[in-house]
Amino acid sequence: MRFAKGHGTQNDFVILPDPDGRLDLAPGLVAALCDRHAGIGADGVLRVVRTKALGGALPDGAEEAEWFMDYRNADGSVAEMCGNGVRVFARYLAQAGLVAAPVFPVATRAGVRTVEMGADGAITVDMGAARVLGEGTAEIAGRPYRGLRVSVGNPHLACEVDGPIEALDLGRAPAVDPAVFPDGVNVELYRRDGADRLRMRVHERGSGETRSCGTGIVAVARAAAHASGREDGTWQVTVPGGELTVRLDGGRALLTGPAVVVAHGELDTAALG
Ligand SMILES: N[C@@H](CCC[C@H](N)C(=O)O)C(=O)O
Repeated sequence: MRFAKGHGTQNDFVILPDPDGRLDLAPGLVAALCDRHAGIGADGVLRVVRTKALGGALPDGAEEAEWFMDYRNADGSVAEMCGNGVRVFARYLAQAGLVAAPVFPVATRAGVRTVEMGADGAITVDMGAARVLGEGTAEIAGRPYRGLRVSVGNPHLACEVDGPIEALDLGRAPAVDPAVFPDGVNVELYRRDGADRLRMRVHERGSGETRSCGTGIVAVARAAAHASGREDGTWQVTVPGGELTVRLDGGRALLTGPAVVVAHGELDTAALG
């Protein structure tokens, strides 16, 4: 099986080219690929498949995009959207010569996202609306955190904290009320770091703590704007893996940051656990 490996601010992915939709991406295979000791190691998998090769019901408007990003978390679960993944996906498509224009649509389970390849190496994705759904809580290492529930196509709880976030223990999944989060949730802890600058850590549903999360970064920018009574603005968000920019503009969120493909190879699936 051919694969590539890439990352966006150190949120890393195994990329599986599958233009004709022949791969059976069972959860066990995804988990084995993402295993950092016995597999390639990654926070998730990006299957690169032609939209028209997908069976079953397509997300709204998906036909307008030639390529569909089939995203899976490291535990094999399916997620609606991945903000770092879609930039890595775009970088892969461009480098493989599978798209020609610098601006193109990518279909995802959360809908079609427009990607713009910058001349400076950064990639901007129109992430659509980041919707504030109300308040929520999570318990982390025995302490309760209040936050804002935000949908970026996938579910987030963005919790502002006062002190430093570096020492917080995100080694275990935050405890949340399943009645409030029936599909699970990605939990972000963020603090303000100057005017329009935020610092964030995240525990991702299905992947554990990661060094960056694009949808989470959009969620904290939306939560910070909401707390300041603002709708629009630009936020620089620092995560353990780097820095990204979010522009909230007229109800949509534009996410800009780097994305690279670092390796190509051949995988021996029979040797995977
Ligand atoms: N790392 C991603 C988000 C991946 C999906 C998430 N774990 C979920 O289950 O919703 C990003 O960059 O947005």
